[in-house]
Amino acid sequence: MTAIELSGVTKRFGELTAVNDLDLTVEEGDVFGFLGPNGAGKSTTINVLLDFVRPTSGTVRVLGHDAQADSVAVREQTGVLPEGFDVYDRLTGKQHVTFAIESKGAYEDPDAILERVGLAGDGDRKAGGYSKGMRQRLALGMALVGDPDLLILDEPSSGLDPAGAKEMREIVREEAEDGTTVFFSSHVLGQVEAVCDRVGILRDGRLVAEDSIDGLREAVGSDETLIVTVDAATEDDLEAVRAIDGVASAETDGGTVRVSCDSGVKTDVIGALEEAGVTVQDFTTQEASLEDLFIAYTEGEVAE
Ligand SMILES: Nc1ncnc2c1ncn2[C@@H]1O[C@H](COP(=O)(O)OP(=O)(O)OP(=O)(O)O)[C@@H](O)[C@H]1O
Repeated sequence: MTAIELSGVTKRFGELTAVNDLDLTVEEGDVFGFLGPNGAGKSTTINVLLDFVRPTSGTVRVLGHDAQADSVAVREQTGVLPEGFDVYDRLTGKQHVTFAIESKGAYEDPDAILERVGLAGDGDRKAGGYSKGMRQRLALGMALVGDPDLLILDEPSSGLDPAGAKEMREIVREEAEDGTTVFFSSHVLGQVEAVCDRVGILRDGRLVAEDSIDGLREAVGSDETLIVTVDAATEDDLEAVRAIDGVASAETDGGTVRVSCDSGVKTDVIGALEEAGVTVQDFTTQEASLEDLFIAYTEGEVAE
């Protein structure tokens, strides 16, 4: 089954078009990373899925339901970690989870949920005294209540330390293995890369890319960065490198040359540098990170 299906969704706020003719499909059980620069329309899209915002036009289906006509059914089956979640200072962590359990009409042990998100020893403390990361863990725990079929996580790793971020990724993976679809919006690209099966990149309300991370790498064409340590190199020395088919870009700071290229042309790059009189001391390769791809899609040539 398709978990999320947006067809031709547009949302205007007065003159401003926040989401522009968006088509997006997320299959059941997928972990989908939803990326985009500030103001791209990510939160608006999430709000449309949950019927907190009505689209100007287009249709939205979530877990087989019409997101507007059957919004109650959608919310019953969905766990949400909203961006900028605020705790009730005077309630304990356990009271928060108990509240979520009661609101969902679920039968769950709040302590088991607290344990899952690493708050086992802190359930009886007032949430007002929690650190930012602990608040985020609590929010994740509340989203997990009721064994949702869809988890919507808006910036879930915000405030988490590396150990917390890792635990969060593990929980996401466990949920996905259990058949839960995860819709994961984030600016922390490393998180998305580590956990998502597919990603969609939104820019100015439009989807500019939707693929697996490997698929995006292939589409960008420059799947690796070659880092060459040299004795000295100038802009002129790079001309021949840039002329090689399969080289997307080449830059130098004098002592290092960074070349973004297809993996098949690395030896040609080294050869061209040596032919230009540059002494190559060493070289390493780096796979294009999601960050490079994100920039390519939102600012660079691919975006055009
Ligand atoms: N209720 C609203 N009224 C008017 N404009 C809005 C409203 N909600 C969002 N917008 C505008 O719509 C555009 C998209 O905003 P949105 O919050 O969806 O982006 P985002 O991708 O989630 O950004 P961020 O990463 O900064 O959270 C922005 O220009 C924003 O100012």
